[in-house]
Order: sequence, then structure tokens, then C-alpha cells
Amino acid sequence: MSDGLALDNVSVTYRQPGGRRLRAVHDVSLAIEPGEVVGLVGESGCGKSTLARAICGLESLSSGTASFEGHPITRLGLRRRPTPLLRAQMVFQNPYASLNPRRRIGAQLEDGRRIHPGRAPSVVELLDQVGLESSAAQRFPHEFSGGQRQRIAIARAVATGPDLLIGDEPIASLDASLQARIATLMRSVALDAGASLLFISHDLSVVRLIADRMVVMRAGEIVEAGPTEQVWSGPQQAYTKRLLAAIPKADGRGELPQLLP
Ligand SMILES: Nc1ncnc2c1ncn2[C@@H]1O[C@H](COP(=O)(O)OP(=O)(O)OP(=O)(O)O)[C@@H](O)[C@H]1O
Repeated sequence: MSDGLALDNVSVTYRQPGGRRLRAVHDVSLAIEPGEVVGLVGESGCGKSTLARAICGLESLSSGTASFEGHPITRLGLRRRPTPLLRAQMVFQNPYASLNPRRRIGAQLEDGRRIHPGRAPSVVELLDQVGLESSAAQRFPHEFSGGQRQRIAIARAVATGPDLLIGDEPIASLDASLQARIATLMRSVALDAGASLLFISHDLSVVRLIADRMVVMRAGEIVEAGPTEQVWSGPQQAYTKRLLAAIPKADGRGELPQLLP
């Protein structure tokens, strides 16, 4: 039995207009241990977000199982509505997706803390963890820079006391000079909170910086996975080699081009 998250042969299929079926995630098996940081990479449309949503119980599995500490991730709760067993929180590319523009930061962090009372530090401690002054609690999201807003979104996710934090391209909209800093912050905040981190990014260099393990997806399937340095310096699959070769050499960073025909 796994202590953490285990996906076994998970598939997610979408019904497209006209009745066509699209297999966005196909036969994916993945385990994330407590306190582990996993980087998920692959080009646009390969199924990374779909996999993240499936982990959060937001997509029905067309086949396979997802479990946490050996139990199915969703179970029937009161009024037979599925309730998640895994406390997973997502941080998105656009921090406004997780922040209410009309509420003060302190109130939003308090809302998060109320979801699982007693699991998260105080609002002041949360702000401190993400490098913001306690006075930020009195302000509104639009009063911050993009990087600061993403720090707040990370604090908001951690305020709920998650078992697993998922960053779905959380650095993609940030200035290049901030990307590594925010990614590193996300890693340390997640681990300090006792959570694992699934970090989805196009930026393999940043994934190398923060992930213990790297998972490569292509067209809905995992094509390669292993300890980050092993995948980075000795990729086994031609596709991974092409992804790594596509990283601009000048600063070792940048967006991946489309590689599929
Ligand atoms: N709700 C949906 N209904 C139908 N098709 C969908 C839906 N969501 C995603 N798809 C399709 O599923 C495939 C995988 O999409 P997904 O968003 O998971 O990819 P991704 O790897 O996260 O891409 P990106 O890096 O651009 O965010 C794509 O072909 C997409 O068009």
C-alpha cells in the first residue's frame, strides 16, 4: 500500500463536439510519496492539466484507479455526494483564478484556513512564509504585482492544509527573473506545510531546479519518469531528448516549441 498518492492505469476521455471521443490521459500510472516534489513536463495539450484535475477529483476516470493512503481518492459522503479524501490544492498560471478580487487578502487566507481548521499556520505566518509583510492582509489582490499575487495564491493554497499542492504552470505568466524564485518558494512552502508538490511546467530548467523526480508526458501518456538528474543527464526516450535539446542554450530557460507534427 502506498503512503501517498497512487494513480494506477488512469485514463480520462473527453466527449468532443460531434460525439468524437478524445483520450486526453491514457493509462497513466504515477505515485507521489509524502514530501516528494514531482515535476510534470510535456508540450501543450499532452494532458498535464487533465491529469491534475483528475487527481483533484474534478474529472471522472474512464478507467483506472486513483488512491491516497490506499483509499480511493473520492468516496461517497453525506447525501451520497463524492467527498475528496485527498486534500489537494491547485495554484494556477493566473493567480486571479484562485483569488477573489473583491476580498482582502487576510479574509481570503482565513477562508482557506477554515476549510480544515487547525492544519495551517496563522495568516501572518502564511504571509511571512511567502515573503510578504503582515500589512498585506488588509489589501486587495489588485494592489500587488503579478509575482506578489502568485505568492498570495500559494499562501491561499497552503492555508487549507493540503496533502498535495499542484502548480499548474504557476510560473508561466511571470517575468523570467521571478520564475525560479517563485518555483523554489513553492517547493519550500509545500514541504514546510508537510505537503507533496506536483509542479507542472513547460520550463524544464526550473523543474530541474526544484523537482526530486521528473515525469514526461506525450499525447496523454507518460513516456519517461525518473529521478530528475537521471532524466536530465541521461534521457532514455527520443522524445525526452528532443524536449531537452529544445531548451535555449543561452540561459538554459524558455518556452518549449511544439514538437508533435
Ligand atoms: N473539458 C474538455 N473537453 C474536451 N476536451 C478537452 C477538455 N479539456 C482539455 N481537453 C483536451 O484534452 C487535451 C489535453 O488537454 P490539457 O489541458 O490536459 O493539456 P495540457 O498538457 O495541460 O496543455 P497546456 O500545457 O496547454 O495547458 C487537449 O487536446 C485539450 O484540447
